[in-house]
Amino acid sequence: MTRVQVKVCGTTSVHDAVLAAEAGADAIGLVFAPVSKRRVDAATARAASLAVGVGVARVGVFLDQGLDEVLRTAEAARLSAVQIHGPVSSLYVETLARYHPVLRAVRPQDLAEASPPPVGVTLLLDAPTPGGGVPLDWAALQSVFPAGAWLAGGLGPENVAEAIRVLRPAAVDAVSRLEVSAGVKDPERVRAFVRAARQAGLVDPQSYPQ
Ligand SMILES: O=C(O)c1ccccc1NCC(=O)[C@H](O)[C@H](O)COP(=O)(O)O
Repeated sequence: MTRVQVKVCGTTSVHDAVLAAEAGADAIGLVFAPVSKRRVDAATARAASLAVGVGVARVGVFLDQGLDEVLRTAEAARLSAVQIHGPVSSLYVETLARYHPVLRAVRPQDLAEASPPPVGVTLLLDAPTPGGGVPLDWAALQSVFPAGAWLAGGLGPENVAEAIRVLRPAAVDAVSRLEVSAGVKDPERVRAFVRAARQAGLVDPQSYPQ
C-alpha cells in the first residue's frame, strides 16, 4: 500500500512553494492560465521550482493555450508535469505526453469520453470551474471514479479525508480552501490539508498513474 499524493495548487511565490514543500506536499501547481487570478509568470515559477527541487513535482496548469506556449513554459519554469484544462483534442494531449507527464483535467460529464487515458496521461477529476472551491458529488462518482485518477474540486482540511474515503484517489489537489486571498496561501490550512490527506489512509499502488 502507498500513500495518497498531495498537490498544493496556485503557487505564486517562492515563499508559498517552500511552505508547501515543508508541509510535505508531493507537488505544487503553478497556474499559467491567463484567466486565473492565481496566474504566475515563468520567471517566478522557475524560482519556485528551483526552490523546492526535484523531490517535489512542479505541475504547470494551462487552459486554452497552444502547444508551443505549454512546451516553452514547461522548459522555462522547470516544470516536471503539465496539467491541461479545457476542450483540447486527443492529438494535443498525446503530443504533450511525448514530452512531459500530463494531468488531463476533466469534468464529471467528460469522464466517460476521457477514459481510459493514453500512455503518459493521468486523469484529474475537477469541478466545472477550476479553482472555484466547489466540491464534486463524491457519492455520485463512486462507481465510475477511475483507478489511478486524481481528485480536485473544493477540497480542504475539513473534507479531504472524507473524499479519500469515498473515492480512493491516487492524489488530491486543492487551492481555494488553502488561501487567505487569491494566490496567497494560508500556512495553517496548507499544513492541515497535507496532514489530513496523509492521515486519511493508503491506496493500492497498482491504482497509481505510471
Ligand atoms: O486555480 C485556478 O485559478 C485555475 C484557473 C484556471 C485553470 C485551472 C486552475 N486551477 C487548477 C487546479 O489544479 C485547482 O487546484 C483545482 O481546480 C481545484 O481548485 P479548488 O476547487 O479551488 O480547490
